[in-house]
Amino acid sequence: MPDTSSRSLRIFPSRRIRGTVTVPGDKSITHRALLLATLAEGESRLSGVLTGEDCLATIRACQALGAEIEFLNATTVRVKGRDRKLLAPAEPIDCGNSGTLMRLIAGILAGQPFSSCLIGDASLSRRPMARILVPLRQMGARIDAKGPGELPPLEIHGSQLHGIDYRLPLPSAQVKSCLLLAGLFASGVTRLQEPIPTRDHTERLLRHFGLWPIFDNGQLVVHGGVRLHGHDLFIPGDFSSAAFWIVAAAAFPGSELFVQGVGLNPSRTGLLKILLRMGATVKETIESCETEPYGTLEIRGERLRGTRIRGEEIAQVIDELPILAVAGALAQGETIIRDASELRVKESDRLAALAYNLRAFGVPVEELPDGLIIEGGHPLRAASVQSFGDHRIAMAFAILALAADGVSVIEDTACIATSYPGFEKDFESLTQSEIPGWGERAFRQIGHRWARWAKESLEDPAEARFPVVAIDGTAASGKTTVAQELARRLDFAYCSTGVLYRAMTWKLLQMGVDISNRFRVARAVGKIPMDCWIENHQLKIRVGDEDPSPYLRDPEVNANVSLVASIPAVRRYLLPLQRKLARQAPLVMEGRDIGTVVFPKTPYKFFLDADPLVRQERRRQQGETDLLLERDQKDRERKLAPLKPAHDAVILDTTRTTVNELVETILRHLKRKGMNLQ
Ligand SMILES: Nc1ncnc2c1ncn2[C@@H]1O[C@H](COP(=O)(O)OP(=O)(O)O)[C@@H](O)[C@H]1O
Ligand SMILES: Nc1ccn([C@@H]2O[C@H](COP(=O)(O)OP(=O)(O)O)[C@@H](O)[C@H]2O)c(=O)n1
Repeated sequence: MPDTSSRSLRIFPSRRIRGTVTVPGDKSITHRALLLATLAEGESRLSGVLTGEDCLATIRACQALGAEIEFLNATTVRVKGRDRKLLAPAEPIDCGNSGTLMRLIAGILAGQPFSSCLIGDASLSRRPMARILVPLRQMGARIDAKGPGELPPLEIHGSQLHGIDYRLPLPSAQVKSCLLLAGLFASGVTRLQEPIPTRDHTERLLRHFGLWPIFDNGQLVVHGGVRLHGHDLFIPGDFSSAAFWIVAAAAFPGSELFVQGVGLNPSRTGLLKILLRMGATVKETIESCETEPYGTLEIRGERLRGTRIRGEEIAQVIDELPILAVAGALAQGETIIRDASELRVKESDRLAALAYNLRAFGVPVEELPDGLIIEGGHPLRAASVQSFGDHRIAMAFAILALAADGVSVIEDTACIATSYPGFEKDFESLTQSEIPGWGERAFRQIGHRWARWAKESLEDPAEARFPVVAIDGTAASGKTTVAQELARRLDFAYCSTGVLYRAMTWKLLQMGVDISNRFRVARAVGKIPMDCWIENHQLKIRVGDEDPSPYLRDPEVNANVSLVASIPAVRRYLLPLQRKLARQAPLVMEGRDIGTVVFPKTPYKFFLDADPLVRQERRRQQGETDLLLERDQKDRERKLAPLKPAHDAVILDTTRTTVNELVETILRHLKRKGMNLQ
């Protein structure tokens, strides 16, 4: 859950995505629709417009060329077009961070009877423009790139263009669109051939605004001088923004996500094909095919496996490669991305940024000149990483951070607004696994004290958001019985942490891992997809698709659990899972190290113990095979988080005290320590 107050995001781990999301309008379509509506005659009402920084720059640019643009509501604009007769802009047009704007508008401006200048921010000023300048000059354009090596700013001297036959040397929808727009103002016919098909929004929108047909013999054809006609348009949600949620939901088992009103243009949805190959479950329902297809996606979480992404496929997923790299890190096995050197000249050098940040999270990665080799499935450590000023890097690592073992920080996240205003809000609602109403109900029950506690404790990952009563103690001392009754009386959630260690033990035994070898266990643990959450006041656990509950008290689990619990990799893995529960509900949590390690700052700590013979007899009566005194000894002697009372715990001997008496005693202590009990 991110802290939205600053230009960095603090991400708490949470390995489940649940809910329904509608992402902001498509960036590519918004840019193009604004530009074409400006060129058209008459009015166009564009709804679903993205109002991120990049598209606001396009609105300002269109206004500078004389279009009248009025916001009718937050995401609908009315554009009064110029019917091709643009005004000369009084000042340089600032394209901000947007490569799309600079490259597309350069195509329009090249054929005008006036001069103009295009400038951009530091990142845009480093992005290559030769790819548009070469063919535009062939068409007769006179453009000076003022930066070194044909970089922006671009000084465009108006001239009369003529059509050309041009085969694009590299797949680029921006170059294609630039030349199509230039072709509108050129004499004769402009014919383009792409090496590989790229996103076809410009072609679809040209048709929408009345230019038909533009495909001829495998070539894209525009005739100079044609008029465009204003037309209303609904802009669907941006698939590239939805991609962050799609990958997160696909990669975290137990997730369930619906993405509504999202653009499903097949030239954009290559990511889905790749995710299916990685083992994802995705259902696509197209609801409209007019101009731009859109509809709903339903995604269910699975354990993904690595894949290879290369060749022609790269052009289809160029914007999604950052989040695909994250998918690779979350998947089992190797993911190889090749033929993607284009990523080095995006908003950042995305290959370098990805490699750097993946390593910070503990993902083994090799950076190649044209790609990455990512070894997925390793446990992730919390990290503090940079966005490199790149919105897609920032959002991709916000998703990866959900799987880390503690709170991570993504620095410099203001750039997210370029494509996804409202990202933090959606992040908050999709990643919190609270049961609706729980928090509110708990606040009502226990008063504003806890609301304050919850807020303050956000600053410290080791601290609970909701209050935690810690019950530690020896085996069969009565922890479960007492904690369950106490939780019932307080209306808190009951939570046994022993079951997490038991579930891990069961899975390791099932996988045939030699648990006496802690290195093998450490390696295996990283591959075990375990998650837990609170549902109906109870702790729920899932290991991949399996519910381990029926096996947790098997004799082999009893016999091995203390050994497994002594292995540091296991404790490291389970610690954040236990801590995150306190962000879901007030807890009575029982175990061995709750007061000492898991929630050392809670003031409510109790340690139960009883005569060993009595405890043995209690277990025998339960009909279980359990060498509990041996377990106690192992638990006491281990180096990490040994069984011992916290220095500030209340120690209770349960040998001759009834459960009811124990609960009453605990309630008295809680009251004395300031808990607000009715
Ligand atoms: N104070 C108590 N007096 C007598 N029996 C108890 C008491 N507390 C628990 N028991 C019984 O002892 C057994 C083990 O208790 P349990 O709560 O499962 O212990 P733990 O969780 O510490 O292993 C259960 O059968 C329970 O009913
Ligand atoms: N917080 C915890 C909880 C359990 N454990 C381990 O998990 C084992 C089983 O815990 P449990 O709570 O289910 O055991 P019982 O007391 O119910 O027999 C313990 O013996 C410990 O080895 C731990 O190390 N730390």
